Amino acid sequence: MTSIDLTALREAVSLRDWDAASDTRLRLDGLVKPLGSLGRLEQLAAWLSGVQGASPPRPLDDVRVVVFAGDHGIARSGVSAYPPEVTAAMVRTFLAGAAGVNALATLHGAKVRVLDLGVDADTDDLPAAVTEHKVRRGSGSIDVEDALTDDEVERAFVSGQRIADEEVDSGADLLIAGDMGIGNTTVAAALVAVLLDLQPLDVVGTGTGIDDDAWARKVGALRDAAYRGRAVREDPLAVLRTVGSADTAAMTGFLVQAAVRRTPVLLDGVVSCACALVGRRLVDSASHWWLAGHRSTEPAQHRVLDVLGLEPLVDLGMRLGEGTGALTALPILRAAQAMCADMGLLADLLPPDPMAGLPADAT
Ligand SMILES: O=C(O)c1ccc[n+]([C@@H]2O[C@H](COP(=O)([O-])O)[C@@H](O)[C@H]2O)c1
Ligand SMILES: Cc1cc2nc[nH]c2cc1C
Repeated sequence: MTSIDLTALREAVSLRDWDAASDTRLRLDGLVKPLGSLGRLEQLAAWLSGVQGASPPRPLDDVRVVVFAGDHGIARSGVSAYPPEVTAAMVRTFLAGAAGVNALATLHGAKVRVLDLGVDADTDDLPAAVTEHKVRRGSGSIDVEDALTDDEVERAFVSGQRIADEEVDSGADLLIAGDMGIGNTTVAAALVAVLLDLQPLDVVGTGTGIDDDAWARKVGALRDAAYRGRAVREDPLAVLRTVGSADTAAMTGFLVQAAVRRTPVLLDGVVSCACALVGRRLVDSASHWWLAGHRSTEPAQHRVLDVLGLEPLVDLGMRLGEGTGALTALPILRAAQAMCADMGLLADLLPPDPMAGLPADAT
């Protein structure tokens, strides 16, 4: 049982501003360029107008990456190429500004916020701003036990909502949900397998770069987790409890709340896409506010992109997580905005009848 009011949440998510999107499409046709010559950038500009309610779209000056960190009991079963201790070490690396996401965020002028939702290690020495949403130390091993209790699912989900509210209230104009957690590709694949009723082989990926033995263990873990999750597959919050984790429950709340707050999201790899799938099952129209940043190497992410009808902006074989795929795609979205907003109009360049000066046989 949950006290999350899903009916209220569904009513709170509105659709994009179709008028602004349609004004932007008209504007694009009038820019100093051949019709349609910006290709997909034209769709992106119209999408941005729709989510911003502004035509032309406004610049994305304040981009925020929130990294949701957590550990997963299943990682103790040898389903990753790296030990679970890396999760806590990476949290400290984010805080030191030395991770991949920090490099890209600095390059693109984005801010990074790191949150420990369920890191296994004692992180009491970290700033309270990092640990204040911690739900528990490590989530349950989803092949044999529930990841969370109902109460923990609710606390994590509500924390994610609160985090999105804080980012939007302090001026964010685009959100990215990054992830960090050894074993989290098993959890993400399990969420996708349960919700889409897929087999382990349809969703299993190589994560951090596992060998054949770890791959076999991961398939087995996914089979057991999916078996456990199947019984509750009609209830997305129960799916989070059974085969999710504190960080994925929080990320799901974050993505849904971004939609409530009419704030666009650039999705990242398999974890943010798995959470998007859970979020969409909770609140169908929330996905109007999400765009796919990149195509990761994880099959489970590909299944979600297909189901959500999302075409990623870049496909570079990236599998780092942290929000790095979305940040790599960000300049493309910014290019769409800048060209749409800053180009001149064809009407100002050419006489009213552009064919007027040409010889008759040229027409
Ligand atoms: O974003 C992705 O699609 C992605 C694909 C493979 C690995 N990762 C990252 O690698 C970690 C999980 O990999 P694994 O093998 O431990 O499940 C976690 O920290 C993720 O951020 C991320
Ligand atoms: C070093 C390292 C960095 C990561 N960042 C996201 N997942 C990761 C996994 C590892 C192992």
